[in-house]
Amino acid sequence: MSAQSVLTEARPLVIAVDGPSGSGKSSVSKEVARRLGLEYLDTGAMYRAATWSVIESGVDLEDAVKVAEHVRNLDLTMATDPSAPGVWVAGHDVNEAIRETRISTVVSKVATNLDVRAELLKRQRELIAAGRDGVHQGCVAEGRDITTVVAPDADVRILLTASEEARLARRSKELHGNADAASVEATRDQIVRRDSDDSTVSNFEVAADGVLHLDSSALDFEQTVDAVLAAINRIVTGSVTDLDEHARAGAVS
Ligand SMILES: Nc1ncnc2c1ncn2[C@@H]1O[C@H](COP(=O)(O)OP(=O)(O)O)[C@@H](O)[C@H]1O
Ligand SMILES: Nc1ccn([C@H]2C[C@H](O)[C@@H](COP(=O)(O)OP(=O)(O)O)O2)c(=O)n1
Repeated sequence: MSAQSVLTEARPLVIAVDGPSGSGKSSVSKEVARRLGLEYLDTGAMYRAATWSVIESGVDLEDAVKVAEHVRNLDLTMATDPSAPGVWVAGHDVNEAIRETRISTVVSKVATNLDVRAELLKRQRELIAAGRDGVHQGCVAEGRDITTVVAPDADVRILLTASEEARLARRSKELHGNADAASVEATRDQIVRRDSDDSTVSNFEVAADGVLHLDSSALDFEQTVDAVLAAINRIVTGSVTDLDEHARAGAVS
């Protein structure tokens, strides 16, 4: 049975993926959406874009009321094509700027502002429901609170985790080109401290009731994509596929 066969539902399919930093949720969700012909929503990019805009406009990051007011008025555009995802603030392409370390270091200040979360929650639900160009097969949305808050009634809900060691090594390779001791140390703030701050407002460490837990520590990227596709197939169609072998290898619980 092909991955495409899950698209037999009359209504759009919603896949929710949460996980800590470096677990692979962005890259894996994007590839899963691409293979299934679904939209892809990177909700972390929305918090990053909000942070970029707050800084750019000179609003004090410590002033929670002003930050929330700024975000309520934010002119934010998200492109949800998984082959060409993008983020714009007031027409300005911020896709690269929002990944800079200066944003990663402070994004949790904005993401832990509950009024900001209420505003972005509303926009995320609208984006998940919107489709693209009048066509809507469904959406893979990923972040920290998609399975629990944004889309608790999604067709498939997955918590994608990996050991701290694996996540540090992955992010270190991505940012510094290798995972030697110095590079891993330089990455620690972006993984460990940020997850600790973010976990004060979202639960992305333990799978909530009905959420499938997939540990990718021992899987490479392709195996993780296959395990997610297998889980989607199994849950949506109730069928067993070849891809389930990866899940049976011990990654899924
Ligand atoms: N299963 C995996 N094995 C090895 N590397 C992976 C795996 N999944 C993702 N990666 C890589 O790890 C890095 C972090 O992945 P990313 O998708 O950005 O994580 P997250 O969105 O959870 O922070 C990226 O360079 C990605 O290509
Ligand atoms: N649904 C979400 C998505 C992201 N966030 C927060 C948590 C993170 O610190 C920032 C950026 O998220 P992003 O997924 O880009 O972070 P990674 O660097 O991929 O781990 O936003 C959130 O609080 N809720």
